[in-house]
This record gives sequence, structure tokens and C-alpha cells, in this order.
Amino acid sequence: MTDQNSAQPAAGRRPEPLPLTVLTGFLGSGKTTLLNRILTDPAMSDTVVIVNEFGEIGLDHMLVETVDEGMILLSAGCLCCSVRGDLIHTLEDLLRKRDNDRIMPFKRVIIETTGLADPAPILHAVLYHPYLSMRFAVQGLVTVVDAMAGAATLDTHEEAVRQAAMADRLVLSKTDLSDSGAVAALTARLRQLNPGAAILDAGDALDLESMVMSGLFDTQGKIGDVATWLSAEAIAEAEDAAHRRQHEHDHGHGHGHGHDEHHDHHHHDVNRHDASIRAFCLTSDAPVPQRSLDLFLDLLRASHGAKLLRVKGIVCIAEDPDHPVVLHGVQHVVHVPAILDAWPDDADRRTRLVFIVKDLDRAEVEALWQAFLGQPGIDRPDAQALADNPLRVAWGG
Ligand SMILES: Nc1nc2c(ncn2[C@@H]2O[C@H](COP(=O)(O)OP(=O)(O)OP(=O)(O)O)[C@@H](O)[C@H]2O)c(=O)[nH]1
Repeated sequence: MTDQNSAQPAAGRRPEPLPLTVLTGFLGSGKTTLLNRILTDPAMSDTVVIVNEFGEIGLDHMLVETVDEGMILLSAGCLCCSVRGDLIHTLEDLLRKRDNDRIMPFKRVIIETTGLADPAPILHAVLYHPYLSMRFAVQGLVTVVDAMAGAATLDTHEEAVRQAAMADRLVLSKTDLSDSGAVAALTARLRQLNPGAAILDAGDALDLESMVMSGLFDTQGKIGDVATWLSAEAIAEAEDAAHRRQHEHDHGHGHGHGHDEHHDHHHHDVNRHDASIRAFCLTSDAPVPQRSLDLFLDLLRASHGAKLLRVKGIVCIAEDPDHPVVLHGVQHVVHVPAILDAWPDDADRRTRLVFIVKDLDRAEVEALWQAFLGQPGIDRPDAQALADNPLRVAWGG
């Protein structure tokens, strides 16, 4: 078990959390190339990079031009499975050295994963570690997608789909080697897969600092732009567009429209990997009682935990509607990283929950949500029945 006190700062006061970003992307997509750019940008000086590789002998560290030799740490194995403990120890060790002035006071950490990594357990490991989650402000996930090989990789490798679907920022590399039609098609596919993430072109003069700082907190550990972080509007719009496409598609079939039209709709169909992962947004105009929210989240993670890749939200709590609660979850755990002093937009106090899920129907989550909002429908469970269910305790435990 991890010793929570092992990396406590020397001084008594709690230090500002340090930004931590996970950089991922499929094999050969251009992660190291982007990292080199980040490390040579003056705005990104004092960055510690943890490079993770398969195998005993890493190659990437030879390719990364470091600002300071001591700033590169390597671990053998895959971060998402075998060496999660190593990652935690590495981060604790880094903090200890920084707190004891044994290394320079770095300002942020970037973890570069292997090309095959599943980012969910990596984010999870840091977000839910009782001490690390206090010391690091997790910025989220930047995923590099190779514009040349990206579509074929998404077709054949589910890891690549998960990396793209969970990202806060998507960076298209090798656009200089790809034709514009292929880039546009890949961009459209990524937008459908992950409507909430900004899509950037590595060939552009990127603002690397804001690319890396894609999370809820800014460099001082202060709450940043919640609406951008949540991306609820973009996800809701994408859902509407998908609905319209589906409706037109069904309408086309029902009324025997021409073959060409069908052909065009089928052209937009997502492939089997993409189709198993989806993003959606649930909203409520009515404030949500704290207990209903707790029960909803409990039951959701207990019954669907492994299918929840990410959950983000802003919630109007009935007991304290002036101070919205921000939620952030990865897999089995959803936690409250912040309670805001005020609503980002006082005119819009709706509760918004954004989900990125795998093999889970929107309807199932929505039925549960409505049950806890006190709006049970036909064939839907009601909250009291769910709360009284004797199995609930067993599931939650
Ligand atoms: N033309 C071009 N080449 C690029 C671009 N980005 C990366 N490359 C090249 O693609 C190859 C792979 O890039 P890396 O940065 O090593 O990719 P990686 O994701 O770190 O690779 P792994 O660590 O093996 O998974 C290298 O030869 C890079 O020079 C780009 O935007 N344009």
C-alpha cells in the first residue's frame, strides 16, 4: 500500500497543485516529436517529463532533447497495466525531491505514454490517489493522431479509439504528408467520436501552453474555463446532429429514396470500434438534491464502472444552488474536484453531465438519472426503489 505521507512537503502549508498532463497517441503517431516542441518552448520551461516505454531499454529518451538531463524519467513496462505503482512512486519521489530542494522547482509534469496505452487507468491512478490528487492538478489528456495512418489505425486498434475518445485535445500530426481530403475525413470522424475535444493541427504555430493546460485548473491551481473544460454544448450539438442523420436515414429507408442517398448515409457510418464508444450529455433544469446525486453516482459506478471512460459535470445542488459542484470521473470513481464560488454563466444554472462511455447505452444512464431526479417513466426504476434495493449495498461495496 502507498504511504500517503511519504512525499509531504517540508513546510506545513499546502502547496499549489502542479499541472500534470498525459500525452498519448498510437505507435509512431508523433508524441516524441510534439514533446520536443513543447520542451523547447520557453513558455514550457521547467517541465518534468516521464517517458514510459515497453521493454528494458528505452529509445525515446535518446530522441527527447531535454532542457535538463535530470528531468527525464523512464519506466519499463506499460503504464496502463504493470507499472502503475511505479508511476505513483515516481511522482511521489519527484514531489519529495522538489519539496526538499533536491531538484529544481519544476512547474509541471507531462507523462508520455506508450503507443498502446489505455489512458483511463493512468488518469485514474493520479486522480484518485489521496495525496497525489492534492498535489497535482490533472490537466487531462492530449492525444496525437497521425493524419496519414490515423483512419486505418482507428479501424484496427481499439486502443487508438480509446485514446482519441477520451482526449481533451486532439493533435493531428503529419498533415504535411497527407492530402487535404483525407485530413478532412479524419477530422470529421474524430469530431464524431469526441465532440468535446479541440482538434489542432501540428503543422500550425500552436499555443503549446494552452494545449497542455487543457484541464479545469490554470497554472496557479485556480479554476479555469469550466464551460470549455466541460464541452457540454459541443457534445449536445453533436448528439442533435447524429439524431438528425439517423432520422434522415430512417426516413430515407421508409420512403424508398434513391440508392445514391443511402450510399451517402452509409458513408457516414462509424466503424465497429468507434460505434462502441460514445459521448453524450444529460441535463436538468431542476436543482438536484445532494442525496439523489450521491445515490445516482454510486449506482452508476457500481453497475457500469468499467464502461465509464470519463464523466465530467457541473451540478446545481438543491441545498446550495449558488455554488455549483464540479464532477470529474474516470472509470469506477467520480469525485468533486471543486465547488465553485459562482456559476460560470449565471443565466444558465442547468446541471450538465457529460459522459464518454464504452458499450453502454445512453438510454440506460438516462433512465437512472431521471429516476434520481424524481421523473420515473414507464418501465423505468424510481429512485426510492433503487435506493431501497437490498442489492445496492452489495454492488456499492
Ligand atoms: N512529416 C512529418 N513527420 C512527422 C510529424 N510528426 C512526427 N513525424 C515523424 O514520424 C516519426 C514518428 O514520430 P515520433 O515522434 O517518434 O512518434 P512517437 O509517437 O513518439 O512514436 P513511438 O514512441 O514509437 O510510439 C518520426 O520519424 C517523426 O519525425 C509531422 O507532423 N510531419
